[in-house]
Amino acid sequence: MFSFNRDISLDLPHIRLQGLGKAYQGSKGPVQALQGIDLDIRRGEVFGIIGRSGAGKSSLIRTLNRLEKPSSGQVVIDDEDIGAFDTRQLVLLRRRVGMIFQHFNLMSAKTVWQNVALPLKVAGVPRAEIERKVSELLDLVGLAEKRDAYPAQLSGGQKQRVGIARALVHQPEILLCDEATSALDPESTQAILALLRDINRRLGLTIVLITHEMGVIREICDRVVVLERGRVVEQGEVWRVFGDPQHEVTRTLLGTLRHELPDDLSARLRGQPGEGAHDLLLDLHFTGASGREPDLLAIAQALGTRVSLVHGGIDRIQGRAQGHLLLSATLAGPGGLDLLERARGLADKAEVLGYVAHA
Ligand SMILES: Nc1ncnc2c1ncn2[C@@H]1O[C@H](COP(=O)(O)OP(=O)(O)OP(=O)(O)O)[C@@H](O)[C@H]1O
Repeated sequence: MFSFNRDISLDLPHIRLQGLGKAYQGSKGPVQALQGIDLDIRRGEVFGIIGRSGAGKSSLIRTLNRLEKPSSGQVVIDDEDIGAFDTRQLVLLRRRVGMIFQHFNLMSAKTVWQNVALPLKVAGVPRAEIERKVSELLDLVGLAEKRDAYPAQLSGGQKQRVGIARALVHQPEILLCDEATSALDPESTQAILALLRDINRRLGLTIVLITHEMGVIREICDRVVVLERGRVVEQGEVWRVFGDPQHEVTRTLLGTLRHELPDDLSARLRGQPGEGAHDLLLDLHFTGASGREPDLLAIAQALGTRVSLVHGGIDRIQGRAQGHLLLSATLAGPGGLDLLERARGLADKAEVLGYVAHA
């Protein structure tokens, strides 16, 4: 079976970007696609890159195998600055850094077996060795039975499996994934993500991916970086960034984490409690930081009044409960501040949205 043993220090970051900049010559002058990027990617992690269109995601991932040459700064892999590599070193680098693509980039006139074998043939690997490696890889990606099929006879998910097998032929230590599941249906996406996670764990591969699908990040990434106009605006563990996004761009990418109030309540919402009976609208936010769980019974008991759920959006990311509970708590008279105090102990953040008088 494949295993990657290299004489490397496990303490070093696998990939280190230092002051990385990339400028293109556009039709209207220079375009600064990346500027001042400092980033460490750890060995064996699955690292996600997100950002709006044009933020610099592709430019960043393509500097990691020198498909793009940095204009400034450094890309250091295992303590070597790849910016200075000559052609021979680049050939070796691209064997250490595999890549898969949104549209698979398979050769339509070649079979599955031939597609996977091609990079080995080009590298002059002996025939028997090619046979052994390709068979192992087709087993690994679950395509042994399709070895003689042509790409046109495969589903999107199967084509991506071929892409993955081909990317692994030289036993790389890093796999770059450029929107690898964006052309797939949800079921195939899940299967490919499971395969990538499996490869990451079994082979100890460092995976760097870009995607516009936040579900992909949530599903398989350990850490994520958010780019905006070529700069890093936020980074960290996925549960932390998704649970409590600090930057507006991150919040936009994640969609409105804050749920809209239903129209009828929104129309009756007031900033101050009225004279008579009313409901206090309380937003409990679980960021995942404290490990608190949205325990409804405990919440109702602590608030000591009738509590109904207006909206609930709780997710689990990397084993941590995150999201919001929008609650309506009935109050007999003015007040609510003591309720807020009690609610604060039940969630990571508690906020009064307002008061709704009983009709
Ligand atoms: N070859 C090029 N020549 C000129 N400008 C380029 C080139 N490649 C990228 N750019 C510009 O660099 C900026 C970053 O582009 P990049 O493709 O890295 O962003 P992205 O985040 O991957 O976007 P998308 O999500 O739309 O693919 C954009 O303004 C883009 O127009």
